[in-house]
Amino acid sequence: MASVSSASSSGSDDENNDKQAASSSSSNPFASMIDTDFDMSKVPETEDIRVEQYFSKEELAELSKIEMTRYRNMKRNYDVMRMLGLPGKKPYFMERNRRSLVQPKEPPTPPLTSSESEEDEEWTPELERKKNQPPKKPWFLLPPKKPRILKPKSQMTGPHQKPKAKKKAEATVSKAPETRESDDDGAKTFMGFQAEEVAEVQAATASSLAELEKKMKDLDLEIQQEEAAGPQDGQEEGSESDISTDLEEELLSTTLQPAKQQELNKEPVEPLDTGETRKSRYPQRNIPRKNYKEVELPDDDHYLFCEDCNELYEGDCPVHGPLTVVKDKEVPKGEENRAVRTLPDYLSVCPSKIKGAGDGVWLDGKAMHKNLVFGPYDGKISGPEIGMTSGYAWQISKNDKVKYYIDATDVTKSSWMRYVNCARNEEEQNLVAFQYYRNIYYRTYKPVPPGTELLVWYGNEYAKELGISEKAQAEQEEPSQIKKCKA
Ligand SMILES: C[S@@+](CC[C@H](N)C(=O)[O-])C[C@H]1O[C@@H](n2cnc3c(N)ncnc32)[C@H](O)[C@@H]1O
Repeated sequence: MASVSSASSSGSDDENNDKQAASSSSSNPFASMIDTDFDMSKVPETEDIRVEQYFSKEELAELSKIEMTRYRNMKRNYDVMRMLGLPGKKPYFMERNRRSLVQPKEPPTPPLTSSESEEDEEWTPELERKKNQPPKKPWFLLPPKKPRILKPKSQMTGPHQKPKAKKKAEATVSKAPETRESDDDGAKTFMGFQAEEVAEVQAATASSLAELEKKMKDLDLEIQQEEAAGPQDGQEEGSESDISTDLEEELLSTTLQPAKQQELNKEPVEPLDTGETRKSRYPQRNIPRKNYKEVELPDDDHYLFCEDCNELYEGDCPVHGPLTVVKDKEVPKGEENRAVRTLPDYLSVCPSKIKGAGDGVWLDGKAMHKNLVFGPYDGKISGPEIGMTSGYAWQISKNDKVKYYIDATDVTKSSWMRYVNCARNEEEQNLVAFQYYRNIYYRTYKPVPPGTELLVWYGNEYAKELGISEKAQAEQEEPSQIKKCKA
């Protein structure tokens, strides 16, 4: 306990850690801890962790107690990772070159390139002042709140819900120069959105993983070209492609990547100095480059939650690696029974175990491990009239505002995910829904034994409509029967 708190209270603990990691294990005071007998009692309690040194007076004045605790937790996690010899990513707020939490009054100054020796030094406002340098203002992004297992931010919208935003939506529609539903070809104006916004949505709504993969390949090519051109500031050397296809996976899978959002951010940008160590295995290439003059939080659906770290990351988890996406079967849109035909191997659509729920999706023959991702949820982009009443629509939000709905009513245009029912309690829930780059995905958050129905949480409102409360018991199981499956 003492050794960690003394290390963390010093202004240069990471410098020490870096050097210790690099030197031989005999000179590493943490060497004895790098084993399975690691003694958690040596880790200080959150409230004993000091983080004040990373913030300026102005920033400290703005921080709430909850935020402070969160920063302490982040530092604690990071310290433990370092103690275990694991390559944890330094939290943003500890970065020397991070952007100030308090918006600058003066026009921001581009960061100075760090010298080698500076690179290892830990940033504190005091150190900055000592060095008499102008304040550096690269970006600093506060991750959003962690999602809770049972309550994804995204909501499935129920068949009986009245569109609350009806008036507003209608007003928007009437103001729109052209109002028609988006379809597969070209960007059109839609429900009052700008053509670029629709284009963005279409870019992000890859209708199949093949499309997503193509985008990923393009992105990879772009990165290879960038790498061939040599590392730029803010990029890491030796970037490894995180587009991996694990041939040993029986289920064809690929890593979850956002659609090519970077394309939308193509204006010339100043290079970023992230203050990252250059040998990190996981380049943050999912992070759209930002202009220094922007003081803008990224859309909050650019984060992925790592169950094991209990932390959100912009892109893949730096410790546990990328999530694995299970591919839908490829079926052209418009074909009969497309939804059922897109079922991946080992899944089938059969009557639900929930009385009165209709069909559901079942896992046959094979167990699934956690952290498998399904999606994106396929369907038609709709406005609130359809979205809030269909019973098959997920809402897509941007900065806490509902932007549109993905409606999977039409079985010729949607995928198997439309058949997944709502869990009645946490115990039977095995999928979490999450929004990532304007798409809805489902992720297994615990191992799923064969012969289990896949069940996700639709969100509080819809669950209430279905008569489900979080505490409800799974008392209404269908009596065992011969299943009549669709596929
Ligand atoms: C997205 S669909 C799920 C697939 C649907 N069961 C089917 O056969 O097409 C949502 C609808 O399924 C039914 N449903 C889903 N979960 C349910 C639950 N826990 N209890 C009762 N009905 C449920 C409701 O009718 C709901 O409107």
